[in-house]
Formats: sequence, structure tokens, C-alpha cells
Amino acid sequence: MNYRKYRAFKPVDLPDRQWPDKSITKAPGWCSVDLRDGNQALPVPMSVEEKIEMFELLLSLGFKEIEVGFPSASETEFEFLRRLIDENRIPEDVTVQILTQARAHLIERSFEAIKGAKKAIIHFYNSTSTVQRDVVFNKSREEIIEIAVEGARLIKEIAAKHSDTEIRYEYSPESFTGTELDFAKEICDAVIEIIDPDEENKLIINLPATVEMSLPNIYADQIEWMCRNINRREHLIISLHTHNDRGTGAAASELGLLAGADRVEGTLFGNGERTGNVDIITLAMNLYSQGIDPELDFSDINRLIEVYERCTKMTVPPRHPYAGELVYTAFSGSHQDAIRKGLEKYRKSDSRIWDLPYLPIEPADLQREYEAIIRINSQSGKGGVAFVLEDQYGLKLPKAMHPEFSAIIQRITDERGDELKGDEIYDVFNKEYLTDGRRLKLHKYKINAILDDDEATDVHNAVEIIATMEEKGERFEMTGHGNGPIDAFFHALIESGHLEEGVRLSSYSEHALTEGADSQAVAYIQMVNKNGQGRFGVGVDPSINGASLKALLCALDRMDKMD
Ligand SMILES: CC(=O)SCCNC(=O)CCNC(=O)[C@H](O)C(C)(C)COP(=O)(O)OP(=O)(O)OC[C@H]1O[C@@H](n2cnc3c(N)ncnc32)[C@H](O)[C@@H]1OP(=O)(O)O
Ligand SMILES: CC(C)C(=O)C(=O)O
Repeated sequence: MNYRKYRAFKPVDLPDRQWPDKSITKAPGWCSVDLRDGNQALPVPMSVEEKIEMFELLLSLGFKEIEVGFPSASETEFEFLRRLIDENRIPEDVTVQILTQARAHLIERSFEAIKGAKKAIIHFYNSTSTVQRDVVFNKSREEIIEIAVEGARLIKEIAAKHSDTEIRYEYSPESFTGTELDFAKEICDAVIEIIDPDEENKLIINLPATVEMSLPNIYADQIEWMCRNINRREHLIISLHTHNDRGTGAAASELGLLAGADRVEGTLFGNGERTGNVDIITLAMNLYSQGIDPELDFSDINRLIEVYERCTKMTVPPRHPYAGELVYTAFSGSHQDAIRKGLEKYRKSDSRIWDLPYLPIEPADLQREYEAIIRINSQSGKGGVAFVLEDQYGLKLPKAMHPEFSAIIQRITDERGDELKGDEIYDVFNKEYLTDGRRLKLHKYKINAILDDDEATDVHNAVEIIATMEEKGERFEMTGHGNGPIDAFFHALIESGHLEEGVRLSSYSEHALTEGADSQAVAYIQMVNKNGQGRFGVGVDPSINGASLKALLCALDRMDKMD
């Protein structure tokens, strides 16, 4: 790879730069360029109907400025804008923006396209970079300024004949990032002089990273330099329009805002030329995650993805910030453990401040369900498996049981090399702990309370259990006493010779599985043999006693099968 043919971008001489000490405290003005920059980069540009659907989508997200196209470029673009106007589809508080080169016939056609619109931004541009001046235009600086000035004059002149439309202007020195700053200022100042903006009618000066050529801090320096040096800054709206050639379009826009810009142009999911425009969802959600109102609403992200993918025929990658299918999902054990603990704490806490490990925002804010957060494969740990069972099936496995069940799951995921879905995990749990087929079966049981003052027996504050059991097809009855039903059952098993010596009950927990009259209880019991090896058993039954006895038999069975 011949890196020697490339040159490093020259830094900006701005030793007293201010932007590194600034913070973003409010949303910028947003302008969607999905229907223009996004559309012009599609292999199959959107049809009029698709553009209408995208326009409606953008409105529903809250965009107040939407660049609807380059109406002088094609019939589709022209017809689309005419439909928006003629069918009264543009809300009062929304301004449509159109793009045109600073060329007379294109400007004239653009004005035909906006006829009848209540408000419009006429966005005109010409390329100003050293390379474009040299390669594309073969013109001097003065001649390039002349293109912009001529365009501005013509636009103002024609606009004067469109008194029905409230017109604002936007000028872009296209390829700004490759333009010498003094020349960018000179050409913008020349346009400013013609447009003559004031406090009420500000001119939008858009400073595009048409091609992202440098580190984002250099773009920030360029923006700060322009904000400090351009004429009549107070009558301007400084706008950013970044592309993502180096993969730092979002960073460049954010640093550009620190550097003094007021407005951002971008697209949904960063659609646009080459590597795309800056992704407005990322920028807005970055603000949101800092507790700043983004003034755009992405809460219905799944519908947004559906409409976007259908209209543009592009796909949203699974790792796309905030929106991708996998961005709230943890497969790895330590992440799952931290998320599970974080969620548990958050749900119990009175604080509504979101501060969870690995989840910068609450997935539910974008309608992402918790069940998708923790997914299980061979990289997952015990906490994740327990989370899935609790979250999807209400089974709160005791902590001491997590390693045992997770080892069973891990064996399967290792063998399969694939992900195990929630229902598959539950099937394994069911087969392992809840399916009948035990050595010892419980048919029925009776529990008798033994009163304190019962002189006839030697057992006080206790219960007696009489259970009908079955082993290898043979039924038998056993009786036992204890300080509770489980203890009594345990003793009945010992006394009837069904429990090996030295085995003890090591832990017990239970909870209701469902609520209401037909609720079920679940019990978890751990038994440990004389060598200290233990197994859990689980039982589910309408009664808590029934669940416990089943859990005990399940543990016993699993102890028998222990290798
Ligand atoms: C960075 C951006 O995304 S800018 C927006 C880009 N979007 C588009 O181009 C999509 C729509 N564009 C189009 O459909 C066409 O390019 C049109 C209709 C605008 C123009 O079409 P045409 O005039 O047929 O062809 P083309 O685009 O090749 O024009 C090139 C000519 O325009 C000149 N030109 C390019 N940009 C500008 C400008 N902003 N102002 C004045 N002249 C310009 C070029 O120097 C070239 O001139 P030449 O023919 O004398 O060498
Ligand atoms: C027209 C301009 C703003 C543009 O799309 C770009 O420079 O990328």
C-alpha cells in the first residue's frame, strides 16, 4: 500500500482556539437532507411516492427544515415538490429547502418548483476547494467568486418576484474543507454582501465537509476560524454538513457545534454520498444521552427503520449506533452480569437517573425490549442465563444455582457453536429439572400438624408427613416427622432407606411463579452429599409444599445421576 502518495492535512493556525473548553447545552437547528443528499447517493433513487412517505416520516420525527431535493435536476424531483405544495402537505411550521447550483437555468427552474410554497430556503452552492478550482472549473479565485456572486444576484432578483413565498437563503462553499480559509471567508463575504441579511432574515452559511479530509478537531478549528472572521456573524446561521469519509462525521459535527455552529444538516442512518452524511439519529441521541432535549423524536425507531429501509432500499447495520439490532444486546458473561445487576438495582431504586453498565441509554426509550438485551451463546455467563429465565419466564433461580444451570447451557452452546434463544433455554431447564421420570415418584401426601401439648408423641412444634410413593412401578407409603414439611419428607426418605447417609439439605428458596387464584409456586432445593458435592432440584406445583417436595425429589434424582 503506497501511503507515500498521500499528504497530511495542514492544521489550522489557531493557537487561541476556544472550542475545546465549550460544551453542547442545547440542540442545534436540524435540517434533514435525506430527500436530497441521501437520495442522490442511492443506486435506485426514491420514487415520488417513496419520497412522500419519507417526507411524512421526517415530519413525524419533528424536523422543521427539510431539504426536499434538487428540483431542477430531474422530473421526479420537480414533481415531488409540486405534489408537496399542490397537495398542501407542508405544515405551517415546516420549511422546505431546495438545492441548486449557482447557474441561471437551474435557479430559474428551482423557482418554478417552489411556486406557491409558503416558505422555502433556496440553497445554492458552488465548489471552492483548490482541487475543484483546478480540476473541475479551471478558474481563478476571482472567477469562482463570480459564480457565487452571480448566482446570489440572480436568486435575489427572481425571489423578489415570488412575494407569496417567504424565502430564506443558504449558501454553501461546497468542498469547504479543501478550501483555504481566507478564500472561504472571501467568497462567503461576497455572497453575504449581495444577500444582505439582517437580524430577522438571517443567511444560512453552510460549511460542508463535502469530503471529510482531516481529524475532526481540524474541522472544528476551521469552523471556529470562520465564525470569528466571517463578516456579519450576527446575521448568519452557521450550518454544518459533514460527510463520513474518515468515519468521524458525527465527531466532526459535534466539535463543529462546540466551535460555534448553530445548525446541522444530515440524514437518517447517515445515508448519503460515499460513506454517507452525518447520521442525525446518532447526533440527536448523543444529546439525549447527556440529558439534553434533542428536539427530535426517535422513540418509534422500529417503524422508522422499516420505512427507511423500504424507501431507500438500504439496510441499517446491526451495530448502527442506537438503532442497530444488536446495540443493546450483550452476549458476553461479564457484561450480562453487570447489566442484570444494574437493572435490578435501577428497578428497585427511587432514583430515575439512568446509570447502568454497558447501556448508555435505556433501550425501552427506543422501544427495544429487555428480552433482546441479554442473549446467550458460548461467551455468556451464569448471570445472563439466569436473567433470561427470570425476565422471560419469571423463574428466579437462587444465586447458588446459577453456576449449575449455566454449565448445562454452556455445554450446549459450545457444542452447537450457536446462540440459544430464550425458549430453548427454558426447554433445557424444563427437561433438566421439571420433567417427570424420576426414580422416586410422589403420588399423594398428607401433612398433619403436631401440637405443642401433644403428650402422646415426643415431637413438638412439628409436622408429620404421610406420603404415597412409587419406585420401579411399586407403590409404598412412608412416614416422617420434622420441623416442617420438607424436613419431615427428608426424614421419611431416610427412614424408608431412600436417601444415602450423609446427604443433607443445603439451601432452599421458593417464590410464586404466577399471580392470582391459579398461581403456581416454584421451589429450589440444593442437596449435598458427604463429599460436599451438590445438586439443585426444582419443583413447580399449585401448593408451596407440593413444589418443595417435588424439588427435593428432583435434587435427589440429580444427585443419583451425578458423575
Ligand atoms: C456535494 C453535492 O452533493 S452537490 C449536489 C450534487 N447533486 C447533484 O449533482 C444531483 C443533481 N445534479 C444533476 O442532475 C446535474 O448534475 C445537474 C442537472 C445539476 C447539472 O447537469 P449538467 O449541467 O447536465 O451536467 P453536470 O452536472 O455534469 O454539469 C457540469 C458543469 O457544471 C459546472 N458546475 C458544477 N457545479 C457548479 C456550480 N455549483 N455552479 C456553477 N457551475 C457548476 C461544472 O463546471 C460543469 O461545467 P462544464 O460543463 O462547463 O465543464
Ligand atoms: C451541497 C453541499 C452542501 C453538499 O451536499 C456537500 O458539500 O456535501
